[in-house]
Amino acid sequence: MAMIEAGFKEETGLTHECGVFGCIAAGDWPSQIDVAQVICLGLVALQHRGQESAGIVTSEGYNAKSFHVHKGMGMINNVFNDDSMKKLKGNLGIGHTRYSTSAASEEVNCQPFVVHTAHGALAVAHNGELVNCSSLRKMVLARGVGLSTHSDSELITQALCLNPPDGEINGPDWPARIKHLMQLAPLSYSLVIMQKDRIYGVRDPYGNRPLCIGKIVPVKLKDGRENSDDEEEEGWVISSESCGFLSIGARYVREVYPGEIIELTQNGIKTVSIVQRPNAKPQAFCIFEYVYFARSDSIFEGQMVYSVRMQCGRVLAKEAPVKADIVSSVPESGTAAAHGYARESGIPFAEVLCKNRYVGRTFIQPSTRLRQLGVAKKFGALSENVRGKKIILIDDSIVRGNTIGPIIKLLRDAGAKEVHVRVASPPLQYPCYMGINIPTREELIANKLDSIKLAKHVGANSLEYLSVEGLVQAVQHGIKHKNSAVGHCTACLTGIYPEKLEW
Ligand SMILES: O=P(O)(O)OC[C@H]1O[C@H](OP(=O)(O)OP(=O)(O)O)[C@H](O)[C@@H]1O
Ligand SMILES: NC(=O)CC[C@H](N)C(=O)O
Ligand code: SF4
Ligand SMILES: [Mg+2]
Repeated sequence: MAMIEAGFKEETGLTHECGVFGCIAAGDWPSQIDVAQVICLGLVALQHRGQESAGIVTSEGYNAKSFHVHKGMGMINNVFNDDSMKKLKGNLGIGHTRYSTSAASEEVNCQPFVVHTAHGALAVAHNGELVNCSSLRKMVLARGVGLSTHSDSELITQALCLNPPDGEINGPDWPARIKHLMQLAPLSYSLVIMQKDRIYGVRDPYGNRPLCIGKIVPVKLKDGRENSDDEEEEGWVISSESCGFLSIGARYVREVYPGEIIELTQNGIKTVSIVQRPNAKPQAFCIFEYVYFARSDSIFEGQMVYSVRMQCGRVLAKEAPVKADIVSSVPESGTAAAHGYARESGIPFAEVLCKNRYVGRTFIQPSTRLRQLGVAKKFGALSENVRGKKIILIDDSIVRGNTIGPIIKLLRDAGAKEVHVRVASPPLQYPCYMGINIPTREELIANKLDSIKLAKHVGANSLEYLSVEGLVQAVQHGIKHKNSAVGHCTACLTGIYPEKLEW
């Protein structure tokens, strides 16, 4: 994902996502499950979604008045240590890892947000970005609420404190408050909301950002047998992605449906409501979760991200064939598509690049000469695989075009005869307003150069992208229960946004 160096930033790829995570112990409390540890490990598995700040909020579940909170700037391993973990006692909790979109990357905007309401403490973690943030902000401020930041996630938290339109007859009605928020804000959010003894999971009606549920199962049964699927759960987890479930001893259960409000208590999980999209519009799950954002072992819509990336490569091989000796990839995210391309074309796959995973964390300010080498500093060429070869080089996406040129130069310097670039997604041309900070239109290389000019610019023998239809076809290929509601957001590729934008 994006490389950040102190004092020097070579921007690559799409950044700016967030990860949300929640955990609740099942059965009698106090529980044996170390909820804070589970959340911390769950967040580590979501670290690729956000690296600016992190936070965990826990509750014993008996008292609505206060929560245990620890938040800070940096990666999960820097924010949490033994002392902070010891303080995070509880039977339930939520966590967040952040890439900022709507407010600065500063301590005040770290999540989860915690507020004290007439009905006790409330904690909220949010992935996404509100498309109608400014009108909602005006409306909330007009109700006499003060906001302390510019964060749309704080705005969501405060909007949840508003009384629902029909009032509350028997004490707080959190589902009604959440539904009210969903009517006020159509897009885009996956939320985990904690209140006293329960967690609510919410996906916006378009299902733009991901959210799924897992159950914590005993690691070994008492008699030493491995556990089976029907084993009684020890707790529940809710997460942006399923990739961390096995590492915390949890099993994937299912996705939270678009528009669904799901309630997690010590007694189990239940759907409280499903809010419909206006005018029966199709779903708009972010297609770039499949292309680049998500970890490849995560599951969306019943399919593993890795398999979808391979399928993109297969379709790309049909759409843009070329004769060559080997198919290879720009690691990490381009590799699955390269395997798909190789299988479909019958041309063998071979690695040509070795990625240095530590270079992004260096504190060295490069000299001008080294800076000119650009992104190539992140990679080494496997020269014995490269020398004299005609190579098809697959990457998942080209954003600013900072990565591909220096890599081609590296391969040519290592003796490559031809380099044909094939990109497993269409040209990125439009900004995203739904939780991803896509560079301005001017910064997107596809708005400056068509594929022929770009090939020349980066020193490739040829360069071709996957078509929008090809990407949608690859993504929907393995969805088992296709119905008219299935749909994916492709706004950054087509300019067609799921909702009317406010500006
Ligand atoms: O055109 P650019 O702006 O240079 O960005 C495109 C590159 O950025 C991403 O890789 P990155 O190294 O960020 O992450 P990865 O290891 O997941 O592939 C993406 O996979 C492309 O390789
Ligand atoms: N990338 C995200 O999902 C960010 C969530 C929220 N908009 C924030 O800036 O904190
Ligand atoms: S505009 Fe692009 S990045 Fe943003 S939600 Fe839609 S598909 Fe995802
Ligand atoms: Mg990459």
